[in-house]
Order: sequence, then C-alpha cells, then structure tokens
Amino acid sequence: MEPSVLVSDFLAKCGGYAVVDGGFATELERHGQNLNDPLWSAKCLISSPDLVRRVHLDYLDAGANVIITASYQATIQGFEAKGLSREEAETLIRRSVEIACEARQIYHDRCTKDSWDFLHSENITTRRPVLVAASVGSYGAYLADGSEYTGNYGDSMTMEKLKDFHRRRVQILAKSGADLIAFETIPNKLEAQAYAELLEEEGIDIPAWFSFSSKDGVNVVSGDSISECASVADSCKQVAAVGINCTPPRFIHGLILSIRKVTDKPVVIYPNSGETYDAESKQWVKSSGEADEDFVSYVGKWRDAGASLFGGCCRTTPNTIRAISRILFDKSSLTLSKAEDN
Ligand SMILES: C[S+](C)CC[C@H](N)C(=O)O
Ligand SMILES: N[C@@H](CCS)C(=O)O
Ligand SMILES: [Zn+2]
Repeated sequence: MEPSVLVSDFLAKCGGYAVVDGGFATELERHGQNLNDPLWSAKCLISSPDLVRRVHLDYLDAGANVIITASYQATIQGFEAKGLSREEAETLIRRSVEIACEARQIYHDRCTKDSWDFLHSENITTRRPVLVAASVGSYGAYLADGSEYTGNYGDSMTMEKLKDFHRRRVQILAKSGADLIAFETIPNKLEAQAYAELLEEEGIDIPAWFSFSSKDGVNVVSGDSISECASVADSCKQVAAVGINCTPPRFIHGLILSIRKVTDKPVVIYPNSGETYDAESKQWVKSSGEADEDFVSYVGKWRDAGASLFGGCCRTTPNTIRAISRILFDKSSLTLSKAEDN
C-alpha cells in the first residue's frame, strides 16, 4: 500500500483526526526511573521492559491512536558503548517494537473481553485503530548532550556520515512489525535529507513521518528554515506526515501554517510542556516565558490551522492525552467550545 494511503485510511478510520501518545520518557520517570544515562529512556529496554509495556498501555487507555516505541535513543552504537554485542543491540531495537505491539494486543484483548472501546461514526461502530510508530531519534539524541535542541553537529558532519549512522537501525525497524517510522525531534535540514535518502536507498516499504523541533516558531532549532525542512519531507514519497514535536506550545500554530504552505501531507504535532531541557543534569526546568502547561486548550486552533495528528512530547502525561482525545472526539465536551473560542 502507498505510504500516504495507509495514513489517510487510518485518519479516516479515526474520524479525520488521530491522537498520538504523550511524553514516553516522562512517564517512565513518573514511575520512578532515573534516566540520567547516555541511553536515556532506552535503558529501560534492558532494565524494565515490563514498565515500557505498561507506559504504552497507559497511553492507550488515555485514548492514543499512535504509540511511539522506546527506540528514540536506542542505537547500536549506544548499546555497544555499554558493552552489549551488536546482536544484543539489534535484538533490543526489535524488542522495542515487539513490546509496543504486545501492549496494543493486550489493550485490544481487554476491550474485547470487557466493554468494547467503540469509535462512533454514523451508525458504524469499530474498535479504535492503533498504529505502532517506531521512534528514530536524531544523531544529536545519541550524543546525549541535548544536541537535538541545537542541531549543531560541527563542520565535519556530512550527509553520508548521518546516513551511515542511522542505516542499520532504520533497516531493523522497517522489518520489525511497526506500522510506521517516526523520525522525531529532527534538529536540522541535513539530517532530514539524510533520512529521505536513506528511505529511498534502502527501499523502506513502511511509511514514515518527519517531525522537527523548533525554539523560535520560525526555524528548526539549528536555524534552518522550517519551510525548507518540510519541503524535504514533502519530496520524499515514503513520508506520509510532516510535523513538529518537543517544541513549546506557543510556537505550534505558526509552524503549522508554515508547513501547510509547502505540503499537503497530514501534519502531526506533539509539543512538549514549554519547559527547557538542561542536558547537564538531564532535567527539565521551568522557562521564564508564558506558562504552557494547559496547552490542550490550543488544540482546536491547531486543528483549524490544518493539523491532523495531535499528541504530547516531553513533560506531557496520559492526562494530557486524555484531554486531547476528549477535545477531538467528545462533541459534548465543554473544553471543545473553550478551545474553539480561543
Ligand atoms: C528529547 S531529550 C530530553 C532526550 C535526552 C537527551 N538526548 C540526552 O540524552 O540528554
Ligand atoms: N518519543 C520520545 C521523544 C523525545 S523528544 C519520548 O517521548 O520520550
Ligand atoms: Zn520530547
């Protein structure tokens, strides 16, 4: 099936809009995990696979239609640096997808056994569609120094080096049983181009989304133009959606409008809470700017600007996702009228 068809069919089945999950690592931390480690959330694939499954389930229970795997910072290079063999590293990357698929199975079995979770559209009732998106974090994520928020890889970085860095993990994830690959928190145009060439060269036959991060609402974090970055995604046939993640909510509306100008592909957005990441301590700190915690009230505006998939990134929780789901699908929700008034 054409990548774009898979995603448009999925969106149609969801009722036009889909809910993405929320901060994955955030939820691991809320369950007591210390992620101050070069592998960040991927360390839980080794130490706490049951908790990884539990967090996926929590997001499914909250209403997510897309769950994103624990592979954001799961790289062969990162696992090898921890002393694991190449084979063990590859197994863990596959396992990240298997665990998410297990969570989906448990969720659907539970819905069948107990009361079904129905999506009501006209007279048709179907079970809520759920896709598993295999996360690929940037080269900057692997560096584990917050480089995904600068996109500064130095002058010696090239497209070939980036392709070689990402190649094997992308090959593995494409054959892992995931429904799509989520290239997340992309900080610069060079990495987007590397992903696009990699998808082409490797003949990757599942869809992908490209999601960029921004800290000014105009450019991606490196300073490259969002329009140029989104155009790279638009030109790649495997890319079925383009968007923004791990970016303060106040920047999202303008970024959706900029993306919309260069592509007709569905727009995915999953902002963070608006806090700032301190890479040294691996902690989030409150910014001096406006409080964005209640960004759920912006969802109606983002939908009107042309976004189709909505979720949360770092420092958002199942509560955020539950509220987004209610706004999008519960027509009687008071929050909907509040969001539309904004
Ligand atoms: C999306 S950031 C918060 C992930 C963690 C970062 N790559 C680090 O390792 O510090
Ligand atoms: N999927 C990752 C994104 C980090 S920016 C997570 O939610 O932890
Ligand atoms: Zn994030």
